[in-house]
Amino acid sequence: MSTVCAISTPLAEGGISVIRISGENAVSCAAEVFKPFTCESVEKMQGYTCAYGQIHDGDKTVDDGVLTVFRAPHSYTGEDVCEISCHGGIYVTKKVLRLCLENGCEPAQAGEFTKRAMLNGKLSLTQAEAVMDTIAAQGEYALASANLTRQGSLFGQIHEVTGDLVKLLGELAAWVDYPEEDLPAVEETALRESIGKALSVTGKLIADHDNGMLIKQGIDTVIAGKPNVGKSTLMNLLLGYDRSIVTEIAGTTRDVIEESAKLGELVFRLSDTAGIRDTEDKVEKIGVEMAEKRLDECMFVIEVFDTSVKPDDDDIALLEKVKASGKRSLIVLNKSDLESAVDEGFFRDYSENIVCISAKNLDDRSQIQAAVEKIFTPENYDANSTIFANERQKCCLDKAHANLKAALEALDMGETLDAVTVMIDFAADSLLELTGEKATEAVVAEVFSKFCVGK
Ligand SMILES: Nc1nc2c(c(=O)[nH]1)N(C=O)[C@@H](CNc1ccc(C(=O)N[C@@H](CCC(=O)O)C(=O)O)cc1)CN2
Ligand SMILES: Nc1nc2c(ncn2[C@@H]2O[C@H](COP(=O)(O)OP(=O)(O)OP(=O)(O)O)[C@@H](O)[C@H]2O)c(=O)[nH]1
Ligand SMILES: [Mg+2]
Repeated sequence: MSTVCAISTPLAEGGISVIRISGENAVSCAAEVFKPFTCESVEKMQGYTCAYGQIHDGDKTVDDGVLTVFRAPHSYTGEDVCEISCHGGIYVTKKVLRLCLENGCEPAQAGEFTKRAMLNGKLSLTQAEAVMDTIAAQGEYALASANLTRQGSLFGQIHEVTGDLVKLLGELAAWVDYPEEDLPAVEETALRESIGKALSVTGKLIADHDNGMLIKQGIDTVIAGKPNVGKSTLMNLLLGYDRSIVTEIAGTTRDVIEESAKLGELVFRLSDTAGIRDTEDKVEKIGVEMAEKRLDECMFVIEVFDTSVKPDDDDIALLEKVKASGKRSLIVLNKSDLESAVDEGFFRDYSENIVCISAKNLDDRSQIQAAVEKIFTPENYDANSTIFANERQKCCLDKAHANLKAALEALDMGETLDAVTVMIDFAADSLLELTGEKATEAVVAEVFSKFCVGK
């Protein structure tokens, strides 16, 4: 395979930049552009060693830097890898890259280092995908779950199930194809047991999916309530800066304002919406419709009320609607600095999660954080349960699960083993596609196209 190189650090001014080279000619290429001061020659450097030296273009000095050498198969890609660390300027970094390209390397495609790692058996497809999740992780839970998948826990679980199914398929095929051979019959109880086990593993993983998405993408949250109760003030409090316009005029927010906020280790994708009320104003009316739509779609609702006035029919309608939806919710009784006109007990019928704050008071942010951490507790939100990270994986699991279920039903209906075999075969195929053991080139290309160059 060709030798490729890319800038593996962000192309921005920084302390140092790393240009990574992988492939057969990695060492000879590095030797052309790097002259070590601290050892005899690049060619003689062993794996996991580094040298300080000069990066040069013929007799012109380009920079001084550090070269790290990995020797195949003991590297990230499984090939010879050389990493040149130069000073972190944009021009100098690009110049070192160009030198490598002029000395026997081709430019690496997006994700090519990780793809090579996979082709060389260092990573499965699910582990490769988790590399990307590690890079994208914004909080402790997201990182923990990406690490688990990268270390192979998802791959391990699926691999075991697939192994069982493939073994079963082998027995079934032998039995169906060579009935005269007097092979031991595949016991129906053993068959049911294997399918049942595969069903329970895939079922658990599918159930974990929503949690996984929460951890990865943030919790899709709507801030809802009547006009003027302080939704935008609360939005700004949670963000830590003034994003939404706040005025004393009811009907200020019209568009949906979206922004992510981190509370503790949890990431919320917040939508501040127009106050819901009947209105003749054309623009506000559209805003109210958008607010109602977002409220229907979201997974978590922060319901805001102004406690200086008595709840009216509009407040009660919101409380009823959210309760009926069964969504997780937090009731925020706002304007606690003003004289209260309501009894907190009134709201207890609608949610067990209630905080009483003044959104104008920066210190009250911690009360919201404590409340949401209670709602999304680590048990609810278990980074230790292996989560699979994306829609591709979910799709494969759904297919496998559906076929396994159909196989059991076929057994129940007394259908032939041929029919059952076909369904188990489909299920095994989907699982092999999930781990990448039987993924088409197109699937693999699609996965790696989402990577950055240099990864
Ligand atoms: N400088 C640098 N830092 C980096 C990377 C890199 O490529 N270069 N990585 C790139 O993303 C990650 C580390 N990934 C790596 C994975 C495997 C091996 C490696 O040498 N594997 C050997 C030894 C395994 C063992 O003994 O456990 C092997 O597979 O044989 C190196 C780096 C994060 N940090
Ligand atoms: N006293 C007091 N006033 C508040 C508090 N929170 C918000 N306000 C005021 O209430 C008014 C309305 O606040 P907004 O945040 O714009 O209310 P909103 O719910 O976004 O209103 P719309 O966008 O019109 O639906 C502003 O004058 C805020 O300063 C609070 O905790 N205490
Ligand atoms: Mg507003």
